[in-house]
Amino acid sequence: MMDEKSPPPAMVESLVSKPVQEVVANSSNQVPERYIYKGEDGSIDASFPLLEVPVIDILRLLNSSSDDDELLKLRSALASCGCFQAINHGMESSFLDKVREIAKQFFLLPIEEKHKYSRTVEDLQGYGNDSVLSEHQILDWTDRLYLIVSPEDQRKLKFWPQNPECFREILHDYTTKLAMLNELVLKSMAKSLNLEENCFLNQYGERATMFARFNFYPPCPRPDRTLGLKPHADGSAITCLLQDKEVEGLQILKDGQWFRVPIIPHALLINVGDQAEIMSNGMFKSPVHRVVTNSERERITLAVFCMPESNNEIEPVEGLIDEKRPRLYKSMKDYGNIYFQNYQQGKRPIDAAKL
Ligand SMILES: O=C(O)CCC(=O)C(=O)O
Ligand SMILES: [Fe+2]
Repeated sequence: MMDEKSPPPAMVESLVSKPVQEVVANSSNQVPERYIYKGEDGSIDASFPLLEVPVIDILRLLNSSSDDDELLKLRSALASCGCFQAINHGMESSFLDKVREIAKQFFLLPIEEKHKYSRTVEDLQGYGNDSVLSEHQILDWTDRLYLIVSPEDQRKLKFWPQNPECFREILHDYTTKLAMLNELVLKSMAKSLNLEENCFLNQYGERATMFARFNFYPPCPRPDRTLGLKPHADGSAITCLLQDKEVEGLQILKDGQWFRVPIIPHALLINVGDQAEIMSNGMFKSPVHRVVTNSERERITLAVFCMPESNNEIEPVEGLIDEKRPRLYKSMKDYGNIYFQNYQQGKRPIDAAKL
């Protein structure tokens, strides 16, 4: 029975923890207890093998016929590791560098300046990090800036930095290009399964949602006991990750083992999220991943989460259900919210969608 005095976990969202950059500034090379994984299982290894993430040529997907090798490659990539490195996506390397630069400039701003964009307890959007739900929660060694990008009328511009000056314009340009890439990837995913090309996109609705999350991982004095981001799978349909150009840190769980994800500076790492796993009736895998820290260098990434409008019902497409492959997931609305509630309680959210 729940103690009368303690409200259920989802309601206790109480504190917004301090930015790690501030913890670092005040802690003379010590990592506070709240970030430390303890015991035998707490030891974190950054030296796992590199994953051979398939490289997919987007230009070839654009012109592909249904038996194109590139589609086969896409299908096998998403069914095995759940991700691929997209090249020839139409964005110049110099443009990707500009996107990286606005992220860096923002996190380099003085603390007081960044606090103008701080999220409050009620808000998901803004500058900040983990919500603290219990005193036992182990915190991630990362600071974030989280923004709704689409639908445009849901943008809260008070959280969109005006410094650097070009921040808003570049984020807008970048995400406009990603919306097109997302559409092409979803069509190609359908074609690769011999389905009508709009069968996944039809579940998006008119007002598809896009969130941007800028992640900043400061150097950490205890990389063996601290995680930049705890293991999770994304709640999106598709995530596009712009990795740091030089500093590794992302790891993916495949067949029960962690693998490092290599950096290709001009590529975008695209991964399946839970909603595409649901729509594809489990044909495509939403991979569990985490971020490790290092003691030498900061790491900056930008994840953009693309997903159906929250009022739209999503479900496994008909063509992927038969006697040999029974339906695995329920129909559901507002998966984003279900995701958030489960994630905060340390559960794997997609389990709530299983039949
Ligand atoms: O920073 C990274 O490499 C991964 C970020 C991530 O997984 C996320 O933001 O969901
Ligand atoms: Fe993620």
